[in-house]
Amino acid sequence: MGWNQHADAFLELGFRAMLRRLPSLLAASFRLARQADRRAARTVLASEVGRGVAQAVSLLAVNSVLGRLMAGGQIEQRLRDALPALVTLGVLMLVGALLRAATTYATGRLEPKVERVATERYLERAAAVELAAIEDHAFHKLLDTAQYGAASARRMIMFGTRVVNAVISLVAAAGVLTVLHPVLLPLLVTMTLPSAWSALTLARRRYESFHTWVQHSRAGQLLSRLLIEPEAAPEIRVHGMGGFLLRHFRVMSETAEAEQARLARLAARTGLIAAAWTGLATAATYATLGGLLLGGAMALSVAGTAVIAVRTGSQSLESLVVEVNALHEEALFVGDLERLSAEAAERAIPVGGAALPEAPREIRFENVTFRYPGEAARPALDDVSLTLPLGRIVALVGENGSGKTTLVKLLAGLYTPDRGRIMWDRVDAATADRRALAERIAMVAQDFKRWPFTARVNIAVGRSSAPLNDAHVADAIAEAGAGEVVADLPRGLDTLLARDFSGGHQLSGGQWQRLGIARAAYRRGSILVVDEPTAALDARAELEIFDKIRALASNGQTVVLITHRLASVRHADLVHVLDQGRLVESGTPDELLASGGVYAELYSLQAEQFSRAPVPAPKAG
Ligand SMILES: Nc1ncnc2c1ncn2[C@@H]1O[C@H](COP(=O)(O)OP(=O)(O)OP(=O)(O)O)[C@@H](O)[C@H]1O
Repeated sequence: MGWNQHADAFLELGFRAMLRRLPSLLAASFRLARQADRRAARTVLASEVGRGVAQAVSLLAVNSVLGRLMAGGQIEQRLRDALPALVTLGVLMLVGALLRAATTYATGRLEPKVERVATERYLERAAAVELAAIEDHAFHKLLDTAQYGAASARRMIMFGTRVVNAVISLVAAAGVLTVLHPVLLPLLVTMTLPSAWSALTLARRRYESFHTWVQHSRAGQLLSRLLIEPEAAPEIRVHGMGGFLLRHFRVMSETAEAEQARLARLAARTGLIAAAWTGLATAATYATLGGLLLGGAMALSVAGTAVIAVRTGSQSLESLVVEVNALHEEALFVGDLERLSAEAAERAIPVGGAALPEAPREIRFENVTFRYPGEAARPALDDVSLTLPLGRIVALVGENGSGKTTLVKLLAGLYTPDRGRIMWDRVDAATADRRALAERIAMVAQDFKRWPFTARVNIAVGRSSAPLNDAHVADAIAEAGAGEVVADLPRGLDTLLARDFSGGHQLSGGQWQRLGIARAAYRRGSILVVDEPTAALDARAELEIFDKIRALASNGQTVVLITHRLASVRHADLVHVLDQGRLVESGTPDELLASGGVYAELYSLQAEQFSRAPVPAPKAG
């Protein structure tokens, strides 16, 4: 939208600039409303315009009533003369009340819809961006601030409606005042300027403070959540971390409180200055009216109407200022949402692209370099060239932090290389259709998500785009050897795997790992990436899982296996050894053992642990 503005721009905005932006703000509110519910939006607009017109006509009717009542002649005659205008006033009040009811109903319907539309847009955009964007601090800050945009969009409708109402009644009052005496109009404006200044100043400070403190308050919330989180609960108790976390929470809260106190102090001071200014201006207005009366420049009935018009006008102007300001403030938050949308669109996972070969023979990393954003001393992958022959088991081996997980994330298209290419036969993955690429991959990541859903859904989310298929779920469970895990669940596949919900059940790490593997099996990607699949499994389960993985590969599925258990790597067709982001060795396990390099060294280190602790022979008898 056109009113999309950088946050800092607000800090230079003055009152005039804000008024200049008023039409576009109103248009933006109306557009939002129309997107959510066209009919309700039209009803609100029509009712508010109607109410404004009714107010203007009411003022004229009041003038007519006063004029008739203060004219010469019998009081009965004067009352009779004033009667039509009085009836008009009554009808106008009724119309006003009906229109207000229509607005109340329509905005009540409209506001939640606007919030939902805006929230959906926020979530949709956030879900569609590259992983790198989600991990980028600046983008995350934008996500943080923009989340308030949806509620602001809802409030924009409310304030927008009030602004329309205030503008129309102000125009009505100003029109009547100008007709009564031209000097009254500038006086009306002078009376209202102080509250305009004060409201604007306060809003500016609030917004500035919000942007400075948003990360701080997120950190505070994080700390308070950690204190009640079930995952953190054991460590908090065993390591006695409660006091430590609470202390930090208090320090953070106190800092935030100090900021609130600062804002309150400034608000009180600004309010006081504004009130003094308004008092002086009001006194000047009534003194002028008195002067006009005394000098005979104005009739008493006209002065009466003027007093009413000045009061309605100043109320409208004051509410206009306050509401425009509120509208503007909300628009800034919606502006954050707009900025997020724009940035998210730029950082979105591209749609479409070259088709991947139906049955590629190999995937080649050609001089791939990748560095995570931030201040990492070295790239996570540095000039890596290697081949992943499809339909085989390829193992990635290396010490912690050597780049194995990063490599498979690049393979899955989660990141794109800074330099070099990843070729699927002759197609560069950077130009390929990313969705189609992801379709081919099934991944059991090291930190795979333990969804707070039922066991069935936890497996079937492996392919959530297709309708849930119970037969496939059963196959996947069998392939992953997760039958026993499911059989032990109190309600089988329908058991909720979220301990913090009633009826929820907690699985052990190894049990979860089997479900994770079942999820990947359910996905049926042609390339199965398993990152430390047996880290939480016991020795028997580990052997079993590797057997299953071997069976998958013998069915033609490619398996990319990351593991530190080098004994399990023996069955791989090809092993790539990484060290500090560089490829240092490649070959079959036997070749690598024979060459006496890094792999052989790591292998013998692990083998030594067993040879040093021989299995005691069972005692005879
Ligand atoms: N999301 C990330 N943001 C920034 N740096 C990261 C991120 N993930 C990994 N790194 C860094 O990249 C390097 C390689 O990490 P990677 O996870 O690929 O290693 P790994 O070989 O899989 O290690 P491990 O055996 O411990 O799982 C490390 O130095 C790590 O700190």
